[in-house]
Amino acid sequence: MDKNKVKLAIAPIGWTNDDMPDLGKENTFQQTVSEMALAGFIGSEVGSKYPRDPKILKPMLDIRGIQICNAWFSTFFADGLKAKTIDEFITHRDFLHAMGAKVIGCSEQSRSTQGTPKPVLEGRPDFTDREWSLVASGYNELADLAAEKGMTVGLHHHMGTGIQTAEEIDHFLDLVDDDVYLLYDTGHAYYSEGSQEAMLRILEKHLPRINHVHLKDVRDKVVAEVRAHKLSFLDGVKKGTFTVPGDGVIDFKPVFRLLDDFGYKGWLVVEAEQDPAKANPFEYAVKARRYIREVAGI
Ligand SMILES: O=C1C[C@@H](O)[C@H](O)[C@@H](O)C1=O
Ligand SMILES: [Co+2]
Repeated sequence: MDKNKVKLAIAPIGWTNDDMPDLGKENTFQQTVSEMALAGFIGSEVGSKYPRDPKILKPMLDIRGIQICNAWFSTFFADGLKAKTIDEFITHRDFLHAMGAKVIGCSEQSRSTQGTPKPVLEGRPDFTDREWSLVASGYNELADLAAEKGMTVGLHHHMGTGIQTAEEIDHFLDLVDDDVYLLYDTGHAYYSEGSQEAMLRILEKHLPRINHVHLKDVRDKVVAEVRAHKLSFLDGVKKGTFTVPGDGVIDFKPVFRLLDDFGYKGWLVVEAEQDPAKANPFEYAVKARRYIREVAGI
């Protein structure tokens, strides 16, 4: 890949999992960002342990050569919580803008099973036409608000949400304005669609709309267990659904090739939540960094 076009980041979720803060509660903010830098990454997303004041956070990252590239934001448009979502989005946008980020990765969490004990492969929302239109108009408004600061919004398709499958991603992108983008996550695409080919089809189809990429690998054996025992998304994570690129079932070479051929410019973020007691985050960060150097040449 072209070093002048892409930058490599890693998410703090491998150190402390904000979806289950008990996982990795012993890992401090300073340890996390120091190990990211030591492993060879120059960017990070924002975790719950990061100071929220840019005047404090920025120098602590600058000294380690780390930039903030994005931070997760949950939207609740289908639930009718537009005013609250927009209000919170503006605060979030302004924080990310002050940190120098260009992208805001959002996930539509209305009736999502992501953080619940419900089986991840059942009972997730199936939006009505009315709900889809609430989601679309909400995201169009987020894109306008982001543009005020020279930023863009990307929808993070996610297991257990109403925008998970290839069809739902297509439908979402058809409904919204062209300045609403997609945050493409290899792990969620593979998990939802069940194959490397289907995961790549989503990427290939939507390349011009992708503004941010999460690199997650998947352990097929754990997904089969989640399916067989009707486990929740988070129980699956604890058992090891996800791992770093190069350690699971996904072949990332075609992912990098497609992005490179298209001329993707932006961040590639290693995001591999697993139990830090079983998978030492620093060791796995180094493993991911080596694999990416080997297969993407960056
Ligand atoms: O981007 C993400 C953020 C996490 O909170 C989430 O559960 C994870 O799977 C993900 O892809
Ligand atoms: Co992700």
